[in-house]
Amino acid sequence: MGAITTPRFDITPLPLSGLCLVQRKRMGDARGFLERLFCAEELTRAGWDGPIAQINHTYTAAAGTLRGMHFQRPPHAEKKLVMCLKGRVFDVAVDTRKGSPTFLKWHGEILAPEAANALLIPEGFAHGFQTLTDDVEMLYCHSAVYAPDHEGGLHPQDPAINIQWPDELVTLSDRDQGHPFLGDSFEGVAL
Ligand SMILES: Cc1cn([C@H]2C[C@H](O)[C@@H](COP(=O)(O)OP(=O)(O)O[C@H]3O[C@@H](C)C(=O)[C@@H](O)[C@H]3O)O2)c(=O)[nH]c1=O
Repeated sequence: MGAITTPRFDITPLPLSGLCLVQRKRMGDARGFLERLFCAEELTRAGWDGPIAQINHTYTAAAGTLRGMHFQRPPHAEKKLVMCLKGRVFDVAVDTRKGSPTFLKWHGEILAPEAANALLIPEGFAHGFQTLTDDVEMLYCHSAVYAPDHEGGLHPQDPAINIQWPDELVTLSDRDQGHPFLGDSFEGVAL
């Protein structure tokens, strides 16, 4: 897939196939702006081909905090459209698709409201972010409902993935600290 321009978005494919940067085109006037956060019609061209099952909002208090790396296994594998509504984050997706040519490769982007951007993350990717400011708010559109019995996690400091986080990790939840390092037996997520 090459770069795509729609009326409300510029969609840029990233090096991991299926992963896209979605740039919103703001409609500005003297009062401020209007931007479309999600568009079922236009984002089909970026691979979002079904309904939104859930929209989640998170708040993270302190800079340096890390949330991740999370994914859901089939039959609850999900796409996510991830954006930052306040503050700034280093947002990372890891390809965990079994048999993918970019298996266990990661890609990071800075997301921020003033950048008007989002990551569209396909099924079979783990996702996480580190906050670069205090008071961060994130919004996620999910293609599948939350299925805790099908959650998977990768340790954000797994040397087999070697994500280059921009800052020292200040805070990590107990759950995220408990994600195991991948052993050779991890074959990936079969979709
Ligand atoms: C993700 C999720 C959590 N929860 C609950 C479980 C728990 O009690 C509380 C906080 O959950 P977590 O610690 O998993 O929240 P968090 O670490 O913010 O989880 C999120 O992390 C980022 C990186 C993602 O990619 C998201 O998809 C999601 O996994 O909210 C739901 O009720 N619904 C949901 O969809």
